Amino acid sequence: PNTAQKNGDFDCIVIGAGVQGSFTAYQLAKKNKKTLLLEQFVLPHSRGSSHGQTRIIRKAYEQNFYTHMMEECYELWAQLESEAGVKLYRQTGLLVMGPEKSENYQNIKDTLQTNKVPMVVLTHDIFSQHIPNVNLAKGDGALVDTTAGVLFADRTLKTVQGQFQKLGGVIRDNEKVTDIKPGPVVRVSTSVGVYHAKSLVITAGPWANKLLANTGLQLPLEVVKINVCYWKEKVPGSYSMKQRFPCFVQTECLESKVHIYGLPSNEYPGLMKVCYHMGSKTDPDQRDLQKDRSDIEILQHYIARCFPGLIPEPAIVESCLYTLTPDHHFVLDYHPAYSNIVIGAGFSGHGFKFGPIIGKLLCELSLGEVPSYDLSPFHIRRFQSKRNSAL
Ligand SMILES: Cc1cc2nc3c(=O)[nH]c(=O)nc-3n(C[C@H](O)[C@H](O)[C@H](O)COP(=O)(O)OP(=O)(O)OC[C@H]3O[C@@H](n4cnc5c(N)ncnc54)[C@H](O)[C@@H]3O)c2cc1C
Ligand SMILES: O=C(O)[C@@H]1CCCCN1
Repeated sequence: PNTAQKNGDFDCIVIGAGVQGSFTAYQLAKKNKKTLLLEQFVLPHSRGSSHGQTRIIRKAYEQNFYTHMMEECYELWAQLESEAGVKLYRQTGLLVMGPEKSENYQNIKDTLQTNKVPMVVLTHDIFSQHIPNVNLAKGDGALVDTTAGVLFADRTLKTVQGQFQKLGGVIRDNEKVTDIKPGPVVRVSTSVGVYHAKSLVITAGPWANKLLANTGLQLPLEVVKINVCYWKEKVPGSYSMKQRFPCFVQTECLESKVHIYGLPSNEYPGLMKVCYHMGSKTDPDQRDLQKDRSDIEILQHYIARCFPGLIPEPAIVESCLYTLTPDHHFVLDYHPAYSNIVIGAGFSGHGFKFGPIIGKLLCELSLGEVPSYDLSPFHIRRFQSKRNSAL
C-alpha cells in the first residue's frame, strides 16, 4: 500500500462496472494497484450491456484471433470459478447452422479445424438423432462446437466485483462521471466528488463516446437496442439446459442474412431465448423510446419453420444494448493523445465471453506492459478515415 497517496488518489480509476470494467478493475487489484471502479447506476442494474442471466461462450469464430484468445480465456473463467467457489459456466455445446457453402459457415468450420477445437459435424441423415425438435434447412450445414456453453452473466458480475473488493478494490456506484481532465495525473469528476489517478481505463459500454467527448475523441460507434425475446416451449423442457440442449447460431437463413441465435431454456422455466443479432439505433439514455420490433417478425417466421416445438409468439421481450464498431471487432487501445488513458469499447454484441481476457489486456495496457496478444485488430487507427476527432 502506498501511504503517500491521499484519500482521493488512486493508481488507476476504471469508469464503468459492466463486465469489462469489472474484470479490468479485478486484474489491477490483483497486481496490487490501488483501484477505484466508478459506476453511474446503483449496482446491479439493467441499463447497459452486461445484465441478464445468460450469455454464450464459444470458440467457434470466423477469425483465428478470437479463437486463440478463447483458449486462455476458458482457463481464466475456470480460475475465477475455483477462486470464488461459484459456478459461472455450463457446457452445452453450440450448434452452428448455415448454408453449407457460405463464407461465414465455412470460415467457422475452418477456424475450428485449424485450431483443433473439439467439434462434431452433423450431416442431414444424423441431425435429428442428435438435435431433436429442430428442422435443419435444405442446403444448410450443421456442426457443434462442443467446448461452448452458457455463462451466468449476472452471477459473473457479482462474483468479479466481490473478488475485486476482497482484494481491497473500491467500488463507488450511483456516481456518474461528469468530467475527465487528462494529464500525467488524470482528474475525474463525478456527481459526488473528484478523484485523481496515474492512469484511467474507460469501459463505459454504450456511453463510451459521451465520456470520450471530454477527452476530444469520438470513435465510430453505433449503439443499437436488442429485443431479447423468450419463446414458450409447447412441451416444457424440450429445449432445456438440463436436457443438454445446446446454444445455437444460425449464420444466415431464408428469413435473414443476419445471425439468429438462441440459448437453451433455463432462467425462465419453459421459455427459450432466441434473438436477432441486430437492432435499431438508439441513445443509451433514451433506449426505452426505441420501440422497433421488426426483427420479431423475422424471428417468428424462422421459429415457425425451424423450431417447431416453440410457440412462434414471444412470451417475454426484454432489452439490452450493443455498441457496434464498423467491423464488429473490439476497441482495446491507448487513447491516441494520452498514453495513461486506456479504452475498452465497441464490444459489438459478442464481448461477454472475453471478459477475463479483456480485463487482463486492459490491465496490461494501463500498466504499460506488452500486451499478451497482438492487438492490431483492435487498434483505434484502423478507423483512420472514419474517425471524427477534434484532436
Ligand atoms: C442481448 C445481448 C446478447 C448478448 N449475447 C452475448 C453472448 O451470447 N456472448 C457474448 O460473449 N457476449 C454477448 N453479448 C455482448 C456482451 O454482453 C457485451 O459485449 C458486454 O456486456 C459489454 O460490456 P461493457 O462492460 O463494455 O458494457 P456495459 O455492460 O454497458 O458496461 C458499461 C458500464 O459503464 C457505466 N457507465 C457509462 N457511463 C458512465 C459514467 N459517465 N459514469 C459512470 N459509469 C458509467 C454504465 O452504467 C455501465 O454499467 C450480448 C449483448 C446483448 C445486449
Ligand atoms: O457472442 C455470442 O456468442 C453471441 C452469438 C450470436 C450473436 C450474439 N452474441
